Amino acid sequence: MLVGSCFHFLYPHIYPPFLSLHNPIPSSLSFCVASSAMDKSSTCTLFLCGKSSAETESAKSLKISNALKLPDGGEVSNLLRSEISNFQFGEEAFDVDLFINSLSTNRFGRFLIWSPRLSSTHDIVSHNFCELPIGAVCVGDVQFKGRGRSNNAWESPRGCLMFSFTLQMEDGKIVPLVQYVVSLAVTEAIKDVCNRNGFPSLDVRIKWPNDLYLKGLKVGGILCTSTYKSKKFNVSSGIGLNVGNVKPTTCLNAVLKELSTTSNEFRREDIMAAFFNKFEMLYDIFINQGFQTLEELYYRTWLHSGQRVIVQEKNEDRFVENVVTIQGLTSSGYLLAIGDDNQVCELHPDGNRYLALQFILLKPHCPLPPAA
Ligand SMILES: O=C(O)CCCC[C@@H]1SC[C@@H]2NC(=O)N[C@@H]21
Repeated sequence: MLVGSCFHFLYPHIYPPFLSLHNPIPSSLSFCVASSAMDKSSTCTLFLCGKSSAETESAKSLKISNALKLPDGGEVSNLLRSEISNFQFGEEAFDVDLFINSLSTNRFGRFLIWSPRLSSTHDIVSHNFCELPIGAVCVGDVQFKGRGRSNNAWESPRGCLMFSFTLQMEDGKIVPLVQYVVSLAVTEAIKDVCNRNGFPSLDVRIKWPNDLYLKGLKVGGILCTSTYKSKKFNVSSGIGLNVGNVKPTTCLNAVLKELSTTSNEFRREDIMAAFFNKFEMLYDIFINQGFQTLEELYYRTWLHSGQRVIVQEKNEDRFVENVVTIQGLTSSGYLLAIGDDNQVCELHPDGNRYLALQFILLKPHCPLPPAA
């Protein structure tokens, strides 16, 4: 059972699960790291490439126009992927060709920016959103200013898969739910890579709202931010997944090693390609049929079905504790729970405390969604 505490009263629905780059969804602790003087960037090299000739043309024109900028105004050097050799950056560098060859999407992931070292893929994508084709992805081997939710830093060592991509949505009501589709695509991608390679399956679960857990430890996280422009929501989604570095918690390869007799390892490129292959399919279902169609899969993948939590409700000046059982998600993407007194409530995350939730009463008789 989890004990929550809450310190601020938030009114329901004025604080949607994500809103803008400056107001990402509050959540549990990210991997934290102090920023340092080393953060001052020198030149940031970005390699641009595309899956087909159309995206390669976009890469060429972005290079010629030098349109990509860093948020801190630092210098960017744009190079076409074809301008460097595969071996120049060592074996541990992201293998662009491996990724591109495993990608089977029509829209997502087809325009790629790779950097061996950059501040944050999320900064690159959100700062240059309008210059990039929709579905463009930026992947980095090392980030020196990785961003987590709630203004946390995201520790970004070599071996962690770190990428951000763009998408555009029209219906603001469903924008907060897209982060759950992203989480689901990550867990489905890991399953897919396990199946294809004959690996034992790893039980990576979603900890609402946006964390990925393996064997009780955080192994990944998702950051979605959006801005509104010309009647469209420009959404940047960032994924951090610790594939091959046991620091700071654990990684997929460490757990795979425990479960397997062979020396097989996950490759970041396979997981990222599988992610986009899955995401494109799940996103189309989400847009055409609604999140309800994905709910069953989502509830099978998250950690919370039937979970009982203690939440605090602010009652005038006092906090009153209540035990509630998690049922699923509300239509706006918060947690739907039912109290022992049958009172239905909506739970909001509270900053960095694990399920330190707001307890906001909905109408006592509002119908429940299908049981999780
Ligand atoms: O758990 C969290 O707080 C979310 C972490 C998201 C980290 C990823 S790594 C790739 C992308 N670039 C960033 O700077 N952040 C996201």
